[in-house]
Amino acid sequence: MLNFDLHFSRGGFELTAAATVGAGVTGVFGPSGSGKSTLLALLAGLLSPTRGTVNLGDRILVDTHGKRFVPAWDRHVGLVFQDGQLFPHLTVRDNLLYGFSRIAPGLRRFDLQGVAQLLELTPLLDRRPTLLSGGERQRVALGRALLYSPQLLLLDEPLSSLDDRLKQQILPFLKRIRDETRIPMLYVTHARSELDYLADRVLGMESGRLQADVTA
Ligand SMILES: Nc1ncnc2c1ncn2[C@@H]1O[C@H](COP(=O)(O)OP(=O)(O)OP(=O)(O)O)[C@@H](O)[C@H]1O
Repeated sequence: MLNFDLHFSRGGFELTAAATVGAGVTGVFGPSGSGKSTLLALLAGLLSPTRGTVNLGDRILVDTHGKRFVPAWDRHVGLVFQDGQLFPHLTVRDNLLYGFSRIAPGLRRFDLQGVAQLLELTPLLDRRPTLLSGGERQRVALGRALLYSPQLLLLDEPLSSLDDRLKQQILPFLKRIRDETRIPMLYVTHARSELDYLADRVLGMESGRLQADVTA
């Protein structure tokens, strides 16, 4: 369970966002420049709020009043961007194992074999990312995020660089991750159809303000 109450200012831009996010996919939908990526950066620990709190499970990640700020690398939060940003010099297997090898064995929730099966990556494990299709690359990025054993998955327009055919191929994998891992997922997209397919609820972002449940 993720819980946050955040305030952030940068230049003339102000963000105010509070919500509780449980298992399943919570969509974040709103116009360009409304603050969706900024919200994810605050939750991932890539930005520090002006004031506020972030709690994930039983951990306090941010409490500006108590001067607590857990750095990004210690948050157990997985991030997937529009372009999967794989390491080009590593095979699919080594890309997948990148975060896994940095997690203490006792905290690992998934293994390589299970994730490769879930995302149908087993035949691709020895390939380099340059020899993958865009959809395959995004599946590796999702797998890498899962093998990091995140307690929260932040997805920032993960399908927007793909054509419609590849989007349709990957959406069922995202649904599988949602249903088989029960990790809370925040999913930023401009595509209403992706949210209709995946999201349990949708939060609206409008001029830096997060609004609860714009649709069910
Ligand atoms: N690195 C930055 N430095 C200064 N201002 C920034 C920076 N990144 C974003 N902004 C500004 O912060 C505001 C929110 O941007 P953000 O990227 O969070 O919006 P968004 O809803 O994710 O937009 P999009 O849908 O286009 O990705 C915008 O006014 C943007 O211009």
